[in-house]
Order: sequence, then structure tokens, then C-alpha cells
Amino acid sequence: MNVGGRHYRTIWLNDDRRAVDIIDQRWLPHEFRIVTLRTLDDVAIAIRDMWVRGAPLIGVTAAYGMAIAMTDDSSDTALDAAWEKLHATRPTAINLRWALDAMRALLKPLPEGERAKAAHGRAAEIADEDVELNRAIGENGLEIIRKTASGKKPGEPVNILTHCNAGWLATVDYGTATAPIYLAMEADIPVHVYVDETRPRNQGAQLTAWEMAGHGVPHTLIVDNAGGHLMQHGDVDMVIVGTDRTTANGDVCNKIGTYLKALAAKDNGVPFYVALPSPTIDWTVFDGLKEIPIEERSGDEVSLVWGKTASGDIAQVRVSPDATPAGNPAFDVTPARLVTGLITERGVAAASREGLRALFPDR
Ligand SMILES: CSC[C@H]1O[C@H](OP(=O)(O)O)[C@H](O)[C@@H]1O
Repeated sequence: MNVGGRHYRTIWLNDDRRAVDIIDQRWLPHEFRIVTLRTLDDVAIAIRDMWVRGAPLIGVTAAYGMAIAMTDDSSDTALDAAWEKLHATRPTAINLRWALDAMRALLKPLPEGERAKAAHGRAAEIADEDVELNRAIGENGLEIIRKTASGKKPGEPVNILTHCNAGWLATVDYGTATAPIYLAMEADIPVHVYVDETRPRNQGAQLTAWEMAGHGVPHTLIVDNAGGHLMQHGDVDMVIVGTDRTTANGDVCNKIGTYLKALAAKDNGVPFYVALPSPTIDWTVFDGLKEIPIEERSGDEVSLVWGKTASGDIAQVRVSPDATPAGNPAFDVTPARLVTGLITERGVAAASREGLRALFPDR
């Protein structure tokens, strides 16, 4: 995506052809910081501490982590140790394990001397594939927006609510939930986006709002609890969110609060779509509520908030009493029955085993 007139992906190979550069998303929207990840530890920390985040981007970053590890030590021991270290960073997004398994399946049979080059090549392919998958998701989601627009008065925008950040900052480019929005802008279809702030890390307020502003998409930041009210008053035409892991029968695991949006959408007859590339589907899981591990992050993310002070400094402040403990489940599971459709690179599937099998008969 364009930042200040220059096109950026969220991750790219450093000039030394072995490290990777990333946008350190912790400082957005106030500072645009690029950092270089030179070691396996750098990559693990960047994923664990959410310098980079978003299921597809986590997977791509981990793939590059394996490549960097092989450049340092391409032994079987090092390969397995890198897989374990990276896999331990965050438990919920399936793209992480998908990418790590794809890398290890490629590298294990290779002679050690060939692994570093092959690993960087495959990591670059996974990054490029992500861009293409997201563009295709955008094309398929665009048709839904176009159909909705046809039912509106001329010039009246399609009002879309999104939760968290499933934008280009959550992927290599385009995003998943935002891809249809960006393509609608390119097609001159009027859209307006309600951006859930998305407590506690505020990915909506800090990242999605920054993306929307940078791309000229009309948008309104709202508190997480306003979505149901807006739907009750007919202010939302559809919801489009991303996902970190979707089961083989269409249950959707996504940022905490997604389930409540889906309940409100169901109660108000608002279509609830989930945009996802197929590496986000966990074909081995059929009951999301029982089987998907939900990451429990530090309560400090709830009690402490980052922002910019009046004097322009980036600072953290405490919003609760010092002694108050805070719980912080980072994701929840939306049952398939609440999902209108799954927007994939191959088309829009019903949120069911049959729906997904129709698009992915090979799975
Ligand atoms: C396109 S996946 C984006 C997905 O990832 C986010 O989680 P996090 O910011 O904690 O990595 C959120 O669930 C988004 O929907």
C-alpha cells in the first residue's frame, strides 16, 4: 500500500539479502518505523510482541524466520529448533503453523548446504502468494459490495463495519477484510467504513483508521460497543472481518469481540462476512469453540494504553487502579451459524463443510 506516495509491503528482504525489514506496527499511527530482523530471536520477538501481527503476516514473517535460521545453521537440529521457537510465539493464528510446516516440508529432504537459499526462495513465494490471494479475495468481496450498492440511492455509500485490523498491515499487502473495500474505492463505488477501535490493543483505532485515512476511504472510528446500536438503527449494510483460524465447517476464530458483532448482526439481519485466504483454514478442526487455542495475553495490555501526549511524545498510561487484575483473552470463536459467507480467493463459500468443500474439493 502507498505510504507518503511510496508503495510498501509490510515485510521485505533487507539489502543484505538475508535479514528482513518490517514496519514496526507498535508505533503506528503516530510514527512510521522500519526495523530490521537479523536473527531468529529477532523474528520470534517481533511476532510474540506484535511488532508484526495479523494471521497471514505472522505466517510470512515466520517463514522468513526459518530462512534466517537456516542461513546461520542449516542442521536438522537447528531446523527443528527454529520451528519450535517460532511456533511458540502465538498459538491461535493457524497461518503460523501452516507456514512453518510448509517450510520444514521443503527443507527437511534437502542437503544442508541447499537449505538457506531454498528457504529464502520459499519465504518469498509465500509472501507473493499472500498478495495474490488477498487480491482475489478483494475481487470476490467486491461483487458483494457492488450488489449492495445497487440497492442504495445514487451516491449513498455502502456502510461497512469492520473489527480489529484485517488490513494490509495484517498481511503482506491488500489485507483480507479491507481488500474488497480498497477495490470498491478503485471501482468508484461509494463506501464508508465503521472502524471498531478494538480494545485492548486498539488495532482498529491505531492501524485500520491509519490505513483508511492513508487510502482516502471515508471512515468513522467507533467504540467496540457501538456496533450493535448502529446495526439496530440501520446504519450498517454489512460486516466484513478477518480471521485467524477458520474450521473446516466454518467456525471463525478472530479478535475478541467479533462474536458479539456477529450476534448483533444476526439479530438485526445484517450480513456478516469473513474474508480469509485458504491458509487460514484449519482443515483438521471441526469445533472451533472446543478445539481452537485462545491466546491469553498480558493483562497489562488492558490496564495500560499507548498514545501520543499533548506535547507529541509517545507514552503509556494506566487506565485502571494499580492493583486491579485484568483478563485478556485475545480471540473468540464465532459459530458458523452466525456467518453469512466466507470470502475466499476461490469465491464466497457458505460457512459449512459443504460450502468450503465446494470451493476446495481437494481438502
Ligand atoms: C487477516 S488476519 C487479521 C486478524 O489478526 C488480528 O489479530 P492480531 O492483531 O492479534 O494478530 C485480528 O484477529 C484480525 O482479524
